[in-house]
Amino acid sequence: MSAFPTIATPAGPVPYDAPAWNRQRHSQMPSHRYRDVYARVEIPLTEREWPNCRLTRAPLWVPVDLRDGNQALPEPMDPARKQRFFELMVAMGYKEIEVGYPSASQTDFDFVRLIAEADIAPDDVTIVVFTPARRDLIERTVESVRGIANPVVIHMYTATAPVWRDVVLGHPASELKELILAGGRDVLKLTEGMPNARFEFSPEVFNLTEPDYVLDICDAITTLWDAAPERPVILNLPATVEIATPNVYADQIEYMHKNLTRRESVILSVHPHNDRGTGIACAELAVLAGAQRVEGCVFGNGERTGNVDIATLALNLHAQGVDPMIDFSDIGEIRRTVEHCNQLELHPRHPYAGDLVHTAFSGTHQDAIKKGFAEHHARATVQRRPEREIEWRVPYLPIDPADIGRSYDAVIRVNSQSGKGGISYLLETRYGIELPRRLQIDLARHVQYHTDATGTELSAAQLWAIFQEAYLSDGTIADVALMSYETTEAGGRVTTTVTLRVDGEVHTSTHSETGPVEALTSALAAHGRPVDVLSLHQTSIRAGSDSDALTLLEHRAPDGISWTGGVDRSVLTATLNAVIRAANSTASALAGRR
Ligand SMILES: CC(=O)SCCNC(=O)CCNC(=O)[C@H](O)C(C)(C)COP(=O)(O)OP(=O)(O)OC[C@H]1O[C@@H](n2cnc3c(N)ncnc32)[C@H](O)[C@@H]1OP(=O)(O)O
Ligand SMILES: CC(C)C(=O)C(=O)O
Ligand SMILES: [Mg+2]
Repeated sequence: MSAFPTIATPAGPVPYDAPAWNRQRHSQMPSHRYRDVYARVEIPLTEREWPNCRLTRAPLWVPVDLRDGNQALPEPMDPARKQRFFELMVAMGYKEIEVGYPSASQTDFDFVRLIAEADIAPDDVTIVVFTPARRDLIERTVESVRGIANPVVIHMYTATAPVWRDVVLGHPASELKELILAGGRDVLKLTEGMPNARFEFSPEVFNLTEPDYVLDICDAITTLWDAAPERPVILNLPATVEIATPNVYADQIEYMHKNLTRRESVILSVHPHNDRGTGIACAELAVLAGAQRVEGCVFGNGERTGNVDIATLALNLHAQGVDPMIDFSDIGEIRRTVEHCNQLELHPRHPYAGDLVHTAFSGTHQDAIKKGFAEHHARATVQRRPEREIEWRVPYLPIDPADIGRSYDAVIRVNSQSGKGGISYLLETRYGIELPRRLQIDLARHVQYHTDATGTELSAAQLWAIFQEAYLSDGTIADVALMSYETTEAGGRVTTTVTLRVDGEVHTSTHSETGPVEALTSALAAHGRPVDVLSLHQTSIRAGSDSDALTLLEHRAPDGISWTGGVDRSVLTATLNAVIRAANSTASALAGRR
């Protein structure tokens, strides 16, 4: 039986991909060209364990922004930008930093010398320098780190994949292995007398290299460098050009993890790029498959579509309850510094750090977020614990924006896709006004009218202006005014005297045994201007340290249920104002009808 669904049609069920149903046609795209060229490798792994694993701790992080990121910039970083980036990474808590390709340029060389000579690298930070397997370049690289007291990693690389062997390097597999080992011997020789030096090897384009060939090279290099548990060698296995689905990379890493001869003396590292847009997935699955160390760039700068983004990786861990071991509590400052150093802007949808990633425009999301915030606040109150410490359960916000130093200001923004939840959230957070549900629905109609007409976003101030126009302004007819009212009590009897001006004439009436609102509605009714009050809500408007009372009144109007409001320092006056406004708006509605 087919695992795929059938679609019920008048002629009976048809397979979902039958031509009658699926109208997709072959495109003219020459996709066949890619079937074999970058020959995907067969991985001799029959049992895989990574799908059953979970991420439970942070890997060792190694930012390579100053080398791999830098080599991809239209304008590589000048010394000042390099230093600023380096200091940022130190402040964030990175303990191993690839600082450059010292044989590539004087700027890179000089930056490593700056680390050697100035006090910018704390003692516990390991300095990584990158070199091809070529003696003259290794010499220059080792020269650059002389005198550095910190732990130093000499990171040597050579591409190993067939296309690179044939097209770029011009060495068959066996010759290339010899070239790599020669480079490895040079590294050993040139670092003699440097007890702080450790070694890293990257078979560039590991992901397109035959597994057993690359395994053999890696074993040969760990033997040559005498990898030992107390002096492990870093084997960094890059997806230099991402070409397959992340599960394939995970299989490749698990294969190496299970078959390296000196596994306990190796720090298994990965270095995904993002050509398919799945660099993050590759890194996460690779860690499940046995990788212990991840190289990448903060926010994912790097060749072509970038290196894997180690900020997103770290915050993904945070979002799963795992300490990322790196401080992202001020992501705005990190982002500004990275943008300045790279001279590249982050996309507004960039995970965690983009301008729009903690913002909801759409109505149902806003409604859910608003309810989530209210529930969060209530739970903190019940538990008597700070809101920042209790479990996060706000829908549509995978992490509390406050964790990374972002405010709630921009969480909800209003446009034509928004609904009552978002509108009332903005008025509540900006002005402290708590709106009753039925008024929220009514106000949303006014706002929708505006956003449909303009197509633009509305700020809280603009929403407040719409609110005032709808509920606090006088209609076309405003011929009823409250001149005065006075409540007296004598012998336990309450009497209210109301003076109204109606149609230019002043009327005073006295009402016993009623409060001021009932007295006013009776007086209005007596003068032909009845107000049928359905409900009254009190709230307040925050303006700096002051606040005004706001009464919202629901009443029966000629054209249905309607709302008016009144504002004053005194709650009572605010309420009476709302009643008078209801009388006038009823008259305006009746006039509009005629
Ligand atoms: C995947 C990666 O990120 S790898 C890092 C890439 N980064 C960079 O290239 C940035 C810095 N690079 C440079 O400044 C220069 O390329 C240098 C200084 C390293 C070398 O410059 P040049 O000597 O002018 O060589 P050029 O860059 O034109 O070509 C590279 C040469 O090195 C060889 N080569 C490439 N990789 C390696 C390697 N890992 N080990 C040994 N030789 C290598 C190539 O086959 C080529 O040799 P050929 O000239 O005999 O054909
Ligand atoms: C680690 C090196 C060789 C690299 O940047 C890559 O392969 O992408
Ligand atoms: Mg790279």
